This record gives sequence, structure tokens and C-alpha cells, in this order.
Amino acid sequence: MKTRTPITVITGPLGSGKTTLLRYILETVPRKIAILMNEFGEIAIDSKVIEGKNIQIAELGGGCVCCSLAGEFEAAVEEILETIQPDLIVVETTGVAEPDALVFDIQETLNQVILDGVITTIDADGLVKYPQIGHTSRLQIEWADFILLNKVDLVNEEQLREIEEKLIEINPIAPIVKTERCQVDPDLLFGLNRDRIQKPPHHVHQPEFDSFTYTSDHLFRRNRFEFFASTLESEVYRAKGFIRFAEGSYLFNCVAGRWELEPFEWEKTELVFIGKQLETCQSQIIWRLQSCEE
Ligand SMILES: Nc1nc2c(ncn2[C@@H]2O[C@H](COP(=O)(O)OP(=O)(O)OP(=O)(O)O)[C@@H](O)[C@H]2O)c(=O)[nH]1
Repeated sequence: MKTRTPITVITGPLGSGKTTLLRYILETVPRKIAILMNEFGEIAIDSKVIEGKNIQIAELGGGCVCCSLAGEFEAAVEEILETIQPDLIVVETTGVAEPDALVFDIQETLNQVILDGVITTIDADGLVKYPQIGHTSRLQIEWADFILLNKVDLVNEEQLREIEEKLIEINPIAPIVKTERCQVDPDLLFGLNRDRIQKPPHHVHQPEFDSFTYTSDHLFRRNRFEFFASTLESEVYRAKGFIRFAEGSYLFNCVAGRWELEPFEWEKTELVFIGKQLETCQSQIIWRLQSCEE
């Protein structure tokens, strides 16, 4: 009998560290891994960030894997199995995806694979700034087999304890490991052998976030862009993408008001902004970006 290929699902709120975890797994786990990515926003940033490392990535288009892409997901898994025959498949969902429909799909409809586990990354800093755990994040925590309580470098012991209590209240069975930049013993992440069976989801998911993109072939003035990032409109919870200055190009990441730039080769500026009620500030943001261009 043919063995089933294990699938690991990485989920977690916007900007909590899913791509950071994936990059870390790819650096540390010496197995043939195929990646399936589903991103929110018209331009796929995350798949570009992890590309080029001799790994196979399949992108699921601009929709949410938990709602509109079920058929596409199944087709992508089948294609990966046929063409790559990986040791394992890792799925990174969007921060706004609810994992229940996906888990149900993997467990019930895909008989060549087996769900190894759901790993949820949690942004400790984000939860200190926005302590209310919304419906989607709650499901991401509830369905986790393993939780990375990430960004511990940005909060204090007391805050960490409070967050941990909230997580245990929602999910008393998943182990919680506290991490900085998702650095965890990779052996803990695989072989979880999930045995909880997902009931058919009653899915009424309507993502509360929206997004828009900005692309440009111009170079940006770094000092102006840094000012722009530091004063980014509070409607934007998450921004990411590539930015080109005269001295080189960078990966830009911004979550809950905190931003960073990491050197990254890319030929044009491509930015995605994700937040709530973005229509109120979109034209202002675009105007401010244009005034950062050389
Ligand atoms: N200070 C700090 N920053 C972190 C940590 N983990 C991740 N980050 C940063 O947080 C930002 C978002 O991380 P990502 O891994 O891109 O988050 P994500 O969950 O993939 O984001 P989405 O796919 O947009 O939901 C990046 O700037 C990371 O470098 C951490 O432990 N500490």
C-alpha cells in the first residue's frame, strides 16, 4: 500500500510569523518539502521571499483558501504529488484564513495525503496592542496542534503570561512554545499525528480586512520612505513587499505599527497594504508614496 504524504498547515493572524517560520523550516529541515501558499492581496509577496531555495512552491491565487479555493487546493496537492513526490507538504495560509474548512478538506477529500498537524503562530506584540481575539484568530488557535507564541522579544514576562493564559483558555491541549523569530526545535513541528477529526464547517467566513497594492519602477528616497513607514495610517494593520532605493532593494515588513527593512534583491517596488476601512486612506497613502519617489 502507498503511504500517504504528510501535510502540515501553518496558520496564524496577519504578520504573526508564518513566512518567518517557513523560511526557518526550509533552512533547518533536510527533507524534500513542497510548499503551497495562499496569500491575501493581489501580489504574492511571501512566495517570492522564499523562492529560489531549490524548493517547489505552488501559489493559490488571490482569494482565501478557506472560502473560495477549495477545488484549486485539491488540484494543486494532486499536481505536487505527481510531479514532485515530496517527503512532506507545508501549506501557508493567509492570516485571514480560518483553518477548519481546509482541515476538513484535507482529512475528508484528499486520500493520498494525511494531515500531520496545524501549527499556529501568534504575535505576542500584536496581542498586547490589540488584546481582543477576533473570530478568525480564535479558530486558528482552537484548531492548532502546536502553537508558537512568537515575538517574545517585544513583550515583557507579565504580558507573556497573560497571553499564554488566553491561549490555554481557547485551546487547552496544544503545546505552546515561546519563540523569537520562530526559532524552535524543528523536530517538534513534524510527526504531530493529529487525531482530532474536523466536523464539516459551517462556513460563513467574510474576511473583515481588505487590501490594495502599489507598484512602481521609480527609485524611492530612503529617508522619506522611512518617515512614511513610521507614520503609516493606523487603518493599515499589515504592509509588506519590496522597495527600491538608490543603494539597493529591500523587503519591507510592517505589522501593527512596527516595521523593518531587510536587504532583498528585487527589480521593482511592489507593496501590499492590508487593513480595515482602507478606502478612507488609500488615496492619501498612494499620494504619500508618490512623494517618496525620486
Ligand atoms: N521582533 C520580532 N519580529 C518578528 C518575529 N517574528 C517575525 N518577525 C517579523 O514580523 C514581520 C512579519 O513576519 P512574517 O513571517 O512575514 O509574518 P506572516 O505571518 O507570514 O505575515 P502574513 O503572511 O502577512 O500574515 C516580519 O518583519 C518579521 O521579520 C519575532 O519573533 N520578533
